[in-house]
Amino acid sequence: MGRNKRSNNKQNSGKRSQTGNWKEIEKENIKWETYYKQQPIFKDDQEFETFKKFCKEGLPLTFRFTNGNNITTDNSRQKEILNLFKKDILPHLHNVEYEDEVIAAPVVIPWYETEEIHDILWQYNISKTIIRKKEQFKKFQQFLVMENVLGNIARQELVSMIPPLLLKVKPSDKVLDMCAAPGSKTMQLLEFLHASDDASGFVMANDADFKRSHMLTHQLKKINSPNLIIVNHDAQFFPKLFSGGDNRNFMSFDKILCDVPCSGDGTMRKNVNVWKEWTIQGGNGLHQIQLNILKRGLKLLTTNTYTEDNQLIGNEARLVYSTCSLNPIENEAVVAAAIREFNSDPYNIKRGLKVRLLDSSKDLNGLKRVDGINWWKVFNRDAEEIAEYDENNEKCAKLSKSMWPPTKEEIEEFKLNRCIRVYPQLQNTGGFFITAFEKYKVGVENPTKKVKIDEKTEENEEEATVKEADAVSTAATEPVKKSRMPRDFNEEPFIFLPSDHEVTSKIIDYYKLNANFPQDTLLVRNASGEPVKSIYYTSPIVKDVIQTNESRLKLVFSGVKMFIQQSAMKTVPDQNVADINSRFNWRIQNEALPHALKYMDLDTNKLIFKTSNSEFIKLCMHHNFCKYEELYKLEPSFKEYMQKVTSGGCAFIYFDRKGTSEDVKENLMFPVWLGKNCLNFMINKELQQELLYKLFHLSMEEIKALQEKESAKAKAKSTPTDAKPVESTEEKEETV
Ligand SMILES: C[S@@+](CC[C@H](N)C(=O)[O-])C[C@H]1O[C@@H](n2cnc3c(N)ncnc32)[C@H](O)[C@@H]1O
Repeated sequence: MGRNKRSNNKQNSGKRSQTGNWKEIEKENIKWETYYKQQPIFKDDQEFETFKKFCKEGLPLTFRFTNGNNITTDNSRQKEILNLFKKDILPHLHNVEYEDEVIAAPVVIPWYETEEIHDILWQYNISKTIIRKKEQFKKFQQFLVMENVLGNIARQELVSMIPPLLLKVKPSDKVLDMCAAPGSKTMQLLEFLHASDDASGFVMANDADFKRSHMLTHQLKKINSPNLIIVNHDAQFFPKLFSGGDNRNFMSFDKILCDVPCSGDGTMRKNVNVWKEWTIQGGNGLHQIQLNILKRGLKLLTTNTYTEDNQLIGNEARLVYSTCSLNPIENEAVVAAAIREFNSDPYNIKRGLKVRLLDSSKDLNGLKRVDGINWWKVFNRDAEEIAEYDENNEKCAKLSKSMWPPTKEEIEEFKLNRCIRVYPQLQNTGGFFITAFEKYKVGVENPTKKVKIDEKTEENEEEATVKEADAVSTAATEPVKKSRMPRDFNEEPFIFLPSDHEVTSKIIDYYKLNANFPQDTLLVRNASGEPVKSIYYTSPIVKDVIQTNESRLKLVFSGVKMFIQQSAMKTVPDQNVADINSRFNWRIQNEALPHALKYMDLDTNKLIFKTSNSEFIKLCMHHNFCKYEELYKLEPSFKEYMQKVTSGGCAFIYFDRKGTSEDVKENLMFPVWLGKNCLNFMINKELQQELLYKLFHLSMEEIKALQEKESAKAKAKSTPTDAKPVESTEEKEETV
């Protein structure tokens, strides 16, 4: 792939000076240059110069079509949006001229695919600054933004997508993402978990920074996964968890991602401040915390058990360690130290436990990479090379022994060449370091009494570590700037409803949910434990983890909002408060509808109105409040339907769209609020925009004009009696 001449140095390239002008950041750093030239990474100065040249350029744009929002095996949405891109957008990106040069069209990255879709990931060799600024890319830009907001397209740096791929997550896995914010990799982990309809595992996404853990919530909410738990712990002391309620068992994780905090010198193409801020001490100062996080991850990882003749029993568990830095002190040195410490720990030796690096050379076919290195140089903050560690040498102050390369014997054992290094010049990306570990033992487990006693001891040791961690609070070397924790961390408790709760029974009865509906995994988030405004649902395993570890987990978020109590505060101009409140008023949230419909009989349920009449849908989509009289004219069967559902406040429209096998079309379902004279589709304005574009080919300008006109109309009609103020932005966004 050609380099990106146009993605010039201006991308994100500075800060406003005091005079208000943008100041260019100079893309030079002599300390960085000298340091990397001395490491055995590039074969000569010329190779370094090529590397540096790429580091100075802006990054190409990469985007992935996700099955993110669509948490079932049915990937029809993913396919439809991909087709839309190929038909509607891609032709306009062929032979685009910019500044007298022809820009090559976006290309597919071959090493990211699912069994069914081979063109999920695309790279376009032009910087996002230019895409944002230039008129010829406007439609493409609007498409990206629109689908990104809905979670259908992920815009993520190419190399940052590698670590989750190497984890090989399966739907039954218990996954821990130790340093997860802002959540782009967690999003991928969730996609893999939901690759089949029956995800029985879960993803626990953790970040030590309180604010960033909430940022994670914001990012991951759009995935609508009932198998997600977001927590806020220092990963160095991540608590030991249990499953099984009162009969609690230690719960290890099958897949762990340690995407640790790092100096970020692989991201210079995007984060230009790295040019200004990079120091030797930056990487050195992070080494210990990176090692601590990795060690904790290895401790929590499920052990792979092999027979004497080297056959793996059961599924393979693995841990991936990654950084967006190319510095060996943050990479190979951490990996080597973790193997060294784990394999020489008497506790592990006694139990026959070891760790080793996995061979990933056959994975990700087509990804250009370079092997990890076996030796490197260690420099102190004054850029002096220190040949070996000596605790009495003051030049070694702030350095630790674990930073030095392995011995000859260790090189044999550690196989650091199995680590993956990706450099910007290899395929026009950022830089990344990735490696996969397994923890293993040879010999079939024999759960004797003795082992049980050992486990008990281990449990006590763990309890002590966790308590210690709580007491230590923030370590001085901690790179995370911790925002103050609220006094009562779990401000809004997560309380599961008893399965025979009155409201749940009414909901089941009203919607005719079948006996398989998991009514015991519904929860509320308020101190009273009663359903007041919203009811969420989780998967059974998530409920078990939350309940069994209530006192150990600093829970930030879990559950998908499923039922919402519709109240008179909604702007329904033709009704009065008493009328709305006298009805059954628990409606199903749009995002949870596919899940709820699994428990409803689509053929016999009277609440579901099925149509393939696109004019009918068009009218509903075009207006916030659609008069029945108009709809009856378009679809007489709707009148019959309305006669059967007069008592209910909520119904569904099922839009049965016929697509061919090449032109897949997702069937769409919408929750609908039925007023006295008109109906209201309960979808947010972003989804409305996408549907108007996707189904009826309106331009973004037309859509925005339409939305403004409709909201002005609604405002003019609403009066204090029929429309109480909307309580929160979130609530406000639920309707169109
Ligand atoms: C490289 S970023 C992670 C990026 C993330 N995996 C993604 O793909 O979006 C590192 C994260 O680690 C968090 N962090 C720093 N120290 C931590 C610690 N001791 N425990 C857990 N998280 C930590 C930071 O707040 C930051 O969000």
